[in-house]
Amino acid sequence: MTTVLQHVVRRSILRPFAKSFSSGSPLVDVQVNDKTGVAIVKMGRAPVNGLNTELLGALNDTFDSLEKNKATGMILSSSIPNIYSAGLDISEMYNGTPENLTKFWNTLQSMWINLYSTPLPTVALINGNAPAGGCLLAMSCEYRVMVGSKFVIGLNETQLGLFAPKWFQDTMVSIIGPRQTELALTSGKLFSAQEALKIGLIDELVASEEEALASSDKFFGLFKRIPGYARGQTKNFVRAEVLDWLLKNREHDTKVFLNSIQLPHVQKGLGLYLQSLKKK
Ligand SMILES: CC/C=C\C/C=C\C/C=C\C/C=C/C(=O)SCCNC(=O)CCNC(=O)[C@H](O)C(C)(C)COP(=O)(O)OP(=O)(O)OC[C@H]1O[C@@H](n2cnc3c(N)ncnc32)[C@H](O)[C@@H]1OP(=O)(O)O
Repeated sequence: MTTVLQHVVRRSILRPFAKSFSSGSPLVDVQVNDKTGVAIVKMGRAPVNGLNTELLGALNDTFDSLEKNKATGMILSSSIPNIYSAGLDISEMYNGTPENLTKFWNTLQSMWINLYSTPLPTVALINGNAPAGGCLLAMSCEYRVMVGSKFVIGLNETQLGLFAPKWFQDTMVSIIGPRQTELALTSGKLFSAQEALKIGLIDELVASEEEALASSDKFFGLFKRIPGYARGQTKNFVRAEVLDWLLKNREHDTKVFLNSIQLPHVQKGLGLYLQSLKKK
């Protein structure tokens, strides 16, 4: 039997995400809670939320609009069952022209800078697998809640013959420390939900999206009495070192990406990896 309290809690979690807010892209759905001002942003690029230039651009525009429209917080999630994001769209990196590769990488950098530095409180509601770029999105939020124990998360780039760029690595170091990051990245480890919880890569593991929304509410509640400016500046200082590296080294980072990704053996490896995914 449902108690009155359970009913009230359930209603308060489910009902308020009613007001839609146009992201301007069919790939990103945004619902704003008209009572709290918290936005739930859901990626919806079938089949696996591969982060291509279009989706990255749409996410970036969404983050900008939410800030401009004074949202009070953001939950970043997915509308695709069992997939948070499969990471960077490998087809964008395979056989790409230098112009397209540059545009792709610059869009990724801008999206990350915006997400990582937003003054909004951010929660990753990880309702599916989150390898590589998917893990980066989740790690760039302030709080991570995974729904269900069957998913994996991690930076598995070395398994594809790639390396995670310095700012991906630094983002992970800031969460689980250098020792665990080195172990995980050199082996391309994808953590199970339980392992991720144990190591602190996720903050909570819950059984349902309803519970994840309740955890997010609780997280946002921490800042109810904290002035936004003080909160935002504090977040800035804590994140400054990781962020500043990319802000100061964008061109260098793009060159490293372009030079490495176009190496014949790297392209060959990406082609084989894509084929292996398609054969499954
Ligand atoms: C030497 C150094 C070189 C460069 C260094 C410089 C910079 C570093 C550069 C890049 C950093 C890279 C970051 C990344 O994010 S790379 C992406 C890594 N992602 C993965 O390894 C995940 C791969 N996907 C999966 O494991 C599974 O798809 C997943 C568990 C997510 C879902 O499984 P499911 O069974 O539900 O779906 P599938 O049947 O596997 O896939 C459906 C469909 O989607 C295609 N697919 C999957 N993932 C990707 C992807 N990341 N990009 C593009 N396409 C993808 C898959 O091929 C299927 O296609 P189709 O058969 O045509 O439907």
